[in-house]
Amino acid sequence: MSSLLKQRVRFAPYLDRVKSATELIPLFRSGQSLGWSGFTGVGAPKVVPQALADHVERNQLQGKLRFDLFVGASAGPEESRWAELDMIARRSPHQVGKPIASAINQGRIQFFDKHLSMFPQDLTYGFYSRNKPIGSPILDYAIIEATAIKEDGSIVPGPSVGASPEFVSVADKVIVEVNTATHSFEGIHDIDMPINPPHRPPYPYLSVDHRCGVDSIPVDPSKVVAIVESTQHDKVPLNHPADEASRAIASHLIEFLEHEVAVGRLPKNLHPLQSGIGNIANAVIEGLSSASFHNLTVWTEVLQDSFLDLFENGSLEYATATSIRLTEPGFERFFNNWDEFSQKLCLRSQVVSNNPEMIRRLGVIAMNTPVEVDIYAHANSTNVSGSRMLNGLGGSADFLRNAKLSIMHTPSARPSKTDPTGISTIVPMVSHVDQTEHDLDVVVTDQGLADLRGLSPTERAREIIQHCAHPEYKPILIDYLERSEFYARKNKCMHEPHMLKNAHKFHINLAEKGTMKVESWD
Ligand SMILES: CC(=O)SCCNC(=O)CCNC(=O)[C@H](O)C(C)(C)COP(=O)(O)OP(=O)(O)OC[C@H]1O[C@@H](n2cnc3c(N)ncnc32)[C@H](O)[C@@H]1OP(=O)(O)O
Repeated sequence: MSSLLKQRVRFAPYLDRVKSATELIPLFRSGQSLGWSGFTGVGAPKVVPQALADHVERNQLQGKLRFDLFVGASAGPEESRWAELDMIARRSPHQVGKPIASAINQGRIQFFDKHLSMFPQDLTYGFYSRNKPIGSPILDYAIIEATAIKEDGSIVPGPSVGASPEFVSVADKVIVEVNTATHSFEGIHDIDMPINPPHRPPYPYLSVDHRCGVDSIPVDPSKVVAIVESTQHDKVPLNHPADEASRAIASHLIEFLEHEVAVGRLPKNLHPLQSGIGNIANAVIEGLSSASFHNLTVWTEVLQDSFLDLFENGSLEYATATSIRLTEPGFERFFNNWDEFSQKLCLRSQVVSNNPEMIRRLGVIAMNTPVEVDIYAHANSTNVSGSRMLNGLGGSADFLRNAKLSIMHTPSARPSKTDPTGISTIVPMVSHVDQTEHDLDVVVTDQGLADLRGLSPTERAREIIQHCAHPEYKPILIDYLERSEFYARKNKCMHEPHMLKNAHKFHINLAEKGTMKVESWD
């Protein structure tokens, strides 16, 4: 036991339960349900999942030791390794990484893609364990990474809170990995423990910096069966530098926000911002750091490296999220400025960070990247060509349905080996729907910005094609719209005109000919 572990674990009875990860292997049996801490690749357990993966590999148990695995959002590389070793039978509510997406697309993992605000409460309702024998626990084990244990045995998480409060509350047994390689995050969390309806009180938060929860996760100490020391850092891949398209998207968006301030629909410091993950989201936040906005606030689910620039140049007053997903250099910057940053940051439970009522109450400005958007503003965030799962819905719909301004940003075309222009992200009809026409206010691409507020479907279609479509796809989309209107006028169904037989022709053409450039509709 390291002296650092002794310092971090301030509840003495736990020190008798310190174990190595390999000692815990006999606890695990195929078919068990596990909840891991973690959100967007940070704060997940590492050494116990690795020990189990080594055990499977060493004893050739691939496909024989399989679990129902729940994580607030995505975990780190351990989750990918479990997918490769066929250790995951079911998974919810989100995932990131090629091995897990590929196992889902091969049909080896049953993935249930769920709004991040709803998943933890649905778990506590017993929705995910309804096929287990009556009396079974909802989770057999919660494996939670901590950066400290308080005197009462409660768990101080690390860079994410996610669904850990719910996992701990419904797990039969809890294993805590205390990470001594990272700083203790004590003091940065504001956690709400689950209270189920009909007795749930409203979350009381009236501003991004309002704190009313507890600063650690309470746990019945008798449920804690092992404390394991971890000395491994989170490994978040470096972001790609902003390219020309993402810089163009950022600049259209900033111009729009400046206009909203000028006409008085937004205050000078805007409203609390939410920003999704990925390179475009990062570029947009980078763009904001060089714009003229001051005293910005952030109410989001995940903070990426680019937010550190906003903190450093003084334009960000306060940020709250459920996860701070930084790269290794990002965490170094963060810890070097801990005294300053920790005063301006708070990590909450994901049921609160993604809570629809909170998002609407605070008038959040939500910005996320879709796979594709259609001419009427339905968006697909998850399934390429209708069925190939990428990452899952995440919190995109939690935010986009409830925000004051719901914005989707995407390049107008994505690279493809079979068409030099790329794949159009503006299509006649999305091949899968995650966000509906009723949710989105603004679509922005490198070509321009479509302001859809108050527009009817046919007005929206013109606005989107005109401002957002790639020039090579614009005439094809206009042709689709005009032909659809022609048929719809004849059939008196002009509200949202489509030619159903051609609505997915962009996708069919891509599959058959390698290009979305449709040459003929008949
Ligand atoms: C935790 C959270 O929830 S954060 C809050 C927001 N969350 C979300 O919005 C969740 C869903 N969204 C996402 O995961 C991302 O925004 C994405 C994947 C949709 C887009 O992110 P980007 O960084 O722009 O993705 P990127 O350009 O790398 O594309 C990812 C892959 O999808 C493929 N792809 C994306 N769009 C299309 C398309 N229209 N047609 C075909 N392929 C496509 C890309 O080619 C790429 O494939 P590859 O991995 O084989 O190279």
